Amino acid sequence: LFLLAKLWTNHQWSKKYKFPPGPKGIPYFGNMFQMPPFHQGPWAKEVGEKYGEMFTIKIADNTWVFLNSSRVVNDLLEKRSAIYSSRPRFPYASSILSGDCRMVIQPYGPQWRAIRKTMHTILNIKNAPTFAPFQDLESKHLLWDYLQKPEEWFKANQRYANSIVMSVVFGKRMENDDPNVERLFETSNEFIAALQPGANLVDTFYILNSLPTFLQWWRPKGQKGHAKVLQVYKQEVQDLKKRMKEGRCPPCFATKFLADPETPKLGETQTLFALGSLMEAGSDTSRMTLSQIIAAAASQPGWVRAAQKELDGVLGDATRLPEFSDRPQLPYISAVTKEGFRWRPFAEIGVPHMLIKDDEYEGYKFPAGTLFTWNSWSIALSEGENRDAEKFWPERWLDKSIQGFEGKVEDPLSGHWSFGAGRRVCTGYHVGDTNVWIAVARLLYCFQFEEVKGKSIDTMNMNVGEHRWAPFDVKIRVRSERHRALVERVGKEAVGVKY
Ligand code: HEM
Repeated sequence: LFLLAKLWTNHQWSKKYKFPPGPKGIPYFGNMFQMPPFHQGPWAKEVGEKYGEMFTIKIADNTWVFLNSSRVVNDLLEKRSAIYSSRPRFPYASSILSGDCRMVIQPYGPQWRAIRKTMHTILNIKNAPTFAPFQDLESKHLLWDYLQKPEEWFKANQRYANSIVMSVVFGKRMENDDPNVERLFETSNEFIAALQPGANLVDTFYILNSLPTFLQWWRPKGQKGHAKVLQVYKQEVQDLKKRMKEGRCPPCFATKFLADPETPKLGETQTLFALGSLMEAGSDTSRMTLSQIIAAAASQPGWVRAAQKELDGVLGDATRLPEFSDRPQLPYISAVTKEGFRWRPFAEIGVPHMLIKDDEYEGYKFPAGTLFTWNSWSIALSEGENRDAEKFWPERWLDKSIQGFEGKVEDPLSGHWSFGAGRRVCTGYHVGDTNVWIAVARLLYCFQFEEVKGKSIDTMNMNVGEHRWAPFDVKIRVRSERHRALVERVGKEAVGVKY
């Protein structure tokens, strides 16, 4: 009876709605076993090339429509953002693991809006002067780390990105190998793994969620993960309160946020997740982009010469470092930053946006609840969208004759989709852009990056999400003795700053 009822509903549903074509799946499981568990970009690109601007897949109870061109992403996720901006509520990843409080996967609604508003006040461009001194200090520390321990460059990137966000949010600098940061990266990796399509049966077959709680075998694992992540966030809040009591805490976002009379209304878990989401989203993203730019510098060094020529022209011979105030004179570095976001987007198949109202588009009819994602890897690496798409080519953002780019090179969002789209677009994109810009300007000014002989970097298969070891081998050396002296002078001072 159950099967018959299911077949009947499916029949009625397919009469009422019409989806773009896609690869054929198997009954009930759909395309679940076709999609690789990780690094899905190349697979989704190949499918996209076969089906055109959109294709549909089913992962058991979820229907996903992949948008494979900027045109359709713009039409749906941007222009119809009011109805294409929710997230699915996954029983495991959203509820058990995240207590329904992780902003990045919260459904479109009042709770998400309240947190997004709070995040915006701290991350928007008008607040750039709050971030700039920390970006300046931490990028000097970054140079010092590269000089002292070049083989641990990936750890230095990690500390750099994390310490900026921790300084702004918790008024505290971070050291390498801080056990709580290690745990933070572990919990974010667990969360990202849980989000992969098909990773958890209950997020794929919603009916399992109706099993009595004691039969839900995934629940203890999720509850353990939830307790672990809350502990990471709580530890930072406890440490903050201790430092406040001892008068050792400079003004920061968390002190204001916790003192705000509106905050207790959010409840303890949501309050912790609001602070934690900033730590989580702000730490991983910039470090991954930096790793990608380093891979591009070592594997395709042609553009590095142009970048260093521009830097040397403005700064002369290593008497000072590039500053944010030099940005108007360093358009090539802005183009490098932009290309770094486009080149190998780490959210390879985007992030799903859930439609909240039935909709029609170019002959198709979509029901509320359908998941739409921009096929990020596919669009970024499509020749139709980007000339010589696999090449790291900053000039594409400066020379209109290359691919007709008409936006401003300093605008982090235009010309690619790596920060997402519509009302769900990354709230931290200005911070991400400036984090990467200042670090890249200073690193390229002071260091050379080369491939290690016999270990060429496979830039289409780098696991930049890995935080325990280097995602690829690279040789790093200082550009000259004068650059060394400069890094020693500014870096030592930066490392010594304590608060
Ligand atoms: C450095 C490069 C970064 C990249 C490439 C990036 C990328 C993304 C992407 C793809 C999304 C999902 C967008 C969508 O669903 O349409 C997102 C969301 C988000 N990002 Fe970023 N991000 C970066 C940096 C940051 C930083 C530095 C912060 C904070 C300090 C941040 C905070 C957030 C938050 C809070 C969301 C959730 C927005 C929502 O669901 O409404 N991001 N980011």
